[in-house]
Amino acid sequence: MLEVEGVVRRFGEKAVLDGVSFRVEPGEAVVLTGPNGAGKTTLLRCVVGSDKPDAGAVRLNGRVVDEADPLVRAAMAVALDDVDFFPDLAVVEHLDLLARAHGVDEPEVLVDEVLEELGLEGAAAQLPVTLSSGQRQRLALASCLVRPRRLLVLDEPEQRLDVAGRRWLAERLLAEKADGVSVVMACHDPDLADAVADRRVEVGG
Ligand SMILES: Nc1ncnc2c1ncn2[C@@H]1O[C@H](COP(=O)(O)OP(=O)(O)OP(=O)(O)O)[C@@H](O)[C@H]1O
Repeated sequence: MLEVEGVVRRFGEKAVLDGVSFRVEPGEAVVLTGPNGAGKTTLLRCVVGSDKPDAGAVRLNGRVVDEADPLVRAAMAVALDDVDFFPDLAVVEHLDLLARAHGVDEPEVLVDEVLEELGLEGAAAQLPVTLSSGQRQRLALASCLVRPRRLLVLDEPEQRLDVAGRRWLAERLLAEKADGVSVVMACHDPDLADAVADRRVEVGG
């Protein structure tokens, strides 16, 4: 489904990614590991098409990934570290807009379910700027769950989640895999990686 082939990314003289390759089939999870600064986020940006490799290629179902491609945007639900929310939309409005934009059948029903699952019902009327950092992380994850998806791309999704939140995340990712959704994520939490990874890709080093 997703094929990363020989991806090289340089910043100046420095090759942050030096020929990274891996594949992800439907229902599989690949976890990117490696220390701070290893290049995990850079690789995820190449995977979603918001950055371009200097060499090599990323293909989704055989097509080179381009973030402007409607088929790519329809397939990939993405939570990278620089998630932006609409500043003047409340939590529930943000999720509702996403669900409708992606053509969900009963957006209000799904949004209510996801708000409850993420424990955000009490914050539904708040603007993003007023959320706690953990609530912002939950909103980023909720944004991935109110829309159809074939591939989840997540950058350290465990960050800022409490213990219950991390437990929920592991269970949810396993459920996503069982539904045939693929997962590519950077992760610093060995328990989460153990729970969901079919394969690990060590980046850098
Ligand atoms: N636009 C850029 N220009 C120059 N250097 C960059 C740029 N983007 C990333 N880098 C550098 O590339 C390296 C990899 O960064 P990246 O964010 O991909 O690491 P990471 O593995 O995600 O780290 P962390 O675990 O801390 O999140 C770092 O040294 C970073 O400073």
